[in-house]
Amino acid sequence: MAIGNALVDHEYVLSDAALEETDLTKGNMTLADIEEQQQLLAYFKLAEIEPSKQAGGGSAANTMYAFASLGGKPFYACRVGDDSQGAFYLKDLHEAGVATSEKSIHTGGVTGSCVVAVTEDGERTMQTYLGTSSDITADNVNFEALAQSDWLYIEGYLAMSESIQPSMTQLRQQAGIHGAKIAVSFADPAVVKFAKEGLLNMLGNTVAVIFCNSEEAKLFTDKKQVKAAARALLDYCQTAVVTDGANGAIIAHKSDNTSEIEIYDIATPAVANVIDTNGAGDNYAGTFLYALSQQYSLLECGRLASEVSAQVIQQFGPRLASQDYKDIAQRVLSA
Ligand SMILES: OC[C@H]1O[C@H](O)[C@H](O)[C@@H]1O
Repeated sequence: MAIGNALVDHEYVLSDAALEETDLTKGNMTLADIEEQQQLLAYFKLAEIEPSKQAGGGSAANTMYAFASLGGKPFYACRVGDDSQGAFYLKDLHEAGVATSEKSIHTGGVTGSCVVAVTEDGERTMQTYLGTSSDITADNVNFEALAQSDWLYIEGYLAMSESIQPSMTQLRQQAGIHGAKIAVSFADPAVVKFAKEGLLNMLGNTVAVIFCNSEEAKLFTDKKQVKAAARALLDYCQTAVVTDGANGAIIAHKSDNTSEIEIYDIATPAVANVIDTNGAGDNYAGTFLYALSQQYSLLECGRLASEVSAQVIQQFGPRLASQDYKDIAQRVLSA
């Protein structure tokens, strides 16, 4: 089971110069109210920057989509409105095999939307209007589904959510009672910069896995080197998975019995043309967790996750077609 913000992504391709005309920080997510989002869209219209894609997004939902597409049986706890965007959002998830519940639909609510600005280097910069997701609480969580889950995956963006923070302990406790391991993503550098307290609240004493990128790992741990940051994350988890773009990924793991630390380097496959990095980390996490649930080694989990992410960044949008995940898994795991 995962919990996160439900957002429909609206992608736009633009130049760095055009992005600089906005108040967004390149490579970061900025929260906005509806007026701010409308202002941004009005600016795009004036500058003749056309929308290139509408897609179901939301970090943890992208993760569950990858997990389901590979053959897993995920459940997504979120909060959408009973509007057309909410219906579009849930349909997308259901078609891919991600279950949700009625508890996620808020009558009269407006489904959240994320404007994803993709620059020519493929970097994604996001402006998020949370809509009804800004009021997500434990009431939107199906605890029976959690009781049947092996994992609870918590999206880092929820560190910024005032409404869900009081329920973090309950979520962690329920996961513990039912033997579900916890994985936390850091989601975006802005989360670590502005909501570190919220992240610490998610992590509690310790979790099984942390997923983040190198910038987030360094910001969180105050370390300058990625490897040192990955090691330092082991104070908060048993396995830290740190992606570092073209430089590869680092997995730091503390063994159960001896507390001995293992470090694995995973190479990133060569990518000729990076088109859109939106969702790369989410897909990495979903693929990694699926492979882990199938008892693959950490090295194999990392290799498969890197291959899937490499594919994600060579197309627009935060998700591949479902069949693509299976094809990649068959190629990588049988090699
Ligand atoms: O991680 C990428 C996702 O973050 C935001 O939540 C967007 O919806 C996007 O799909």
